[in-house]
Amino acid sequence: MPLPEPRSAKGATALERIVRYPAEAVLSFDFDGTLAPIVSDPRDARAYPGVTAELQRLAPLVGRLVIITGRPAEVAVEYGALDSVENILVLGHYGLERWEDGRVTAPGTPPGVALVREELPGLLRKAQAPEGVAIEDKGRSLAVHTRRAPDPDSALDALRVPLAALAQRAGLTVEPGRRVIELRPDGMDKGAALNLTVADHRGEHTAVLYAGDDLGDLPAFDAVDRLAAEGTPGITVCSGSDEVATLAERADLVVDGPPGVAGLLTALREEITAAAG
Ligand SMILES: O=P(O)(O)OC[C@H]1O[C@H](O[C@H]2O[C@H](CO)[C@@H](O)[C@H](O)[C@H]2O)[C@H](O)[C@@H](O)[C@@H]1O
Repeated sequence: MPLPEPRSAKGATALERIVRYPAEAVLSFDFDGTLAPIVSDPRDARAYPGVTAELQRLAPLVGRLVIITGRPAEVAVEYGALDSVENILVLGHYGLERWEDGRVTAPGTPPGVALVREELPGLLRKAQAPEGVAIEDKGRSLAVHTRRAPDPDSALDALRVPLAALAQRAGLTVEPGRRVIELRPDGMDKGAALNLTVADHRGEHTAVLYAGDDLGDLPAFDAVDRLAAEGTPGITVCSGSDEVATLAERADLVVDGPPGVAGLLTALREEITAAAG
């Protein structure tokens, strides 16, 4: 399978560097919408067929595999069977949680999360949220999903203002996503999480790849672009969908959703293996 061609020179430089010096490469991925297809019930999300096996094959070849997700780390590990992949780091809750070798570390949860847990059902009743609007309690944060409402986008729009007001009272930040608004602790995002990881693994020939599909991935795109401007080659990959245009406009490479990401993993592994000769 040929390696897809990035549309920027910056992306091409990074891909070349990854293929030439894989042992120093940091390959990082979002989970939902990137490694796992979007489904209507968040509990049904699973890695796209073949993705976990491809991560297993890539793991011994590259410097570090990293998953940076809005999910709790252990949920992503379970849904992606990621504990079967060696050398993988899973950063949950946008980088607040760190899962490595079966152990999770994380800071304490701010009291605002309990306040949101208590008030959210009443807020949805008062806002007359339609049938299908659902709360996902992620422990360290809560998300309101509208994908299963009759008109998901209108339902989401109607909730933006009251949810922002509740987040403000609770001292939390609002994280909008694909038919979801999440209220979560401040102080970390996928960009900061990626920077910390790259700092831990930076070598003379390091290059970084980050693939994502949603607005929460933009800070990671920013981080890759900043690293590239500072001399560490980086490529941003958009797992394309018809729900989010912003990422595709920004990315060095756009692939066709999780199947496209799976193809990219295969192509990358084949190129790395061929280059090693
Ligand atoms: O950072 P990610 O790994 O992309 O996680 C972001 C959110 O993903 C999940 O919601 C999204 O995927 C669901 C399953 O396909 C879908 O039903 C929903 O509409 C999407 O927004 C997850 O449920 C959230 O907790 C994550 O924050």
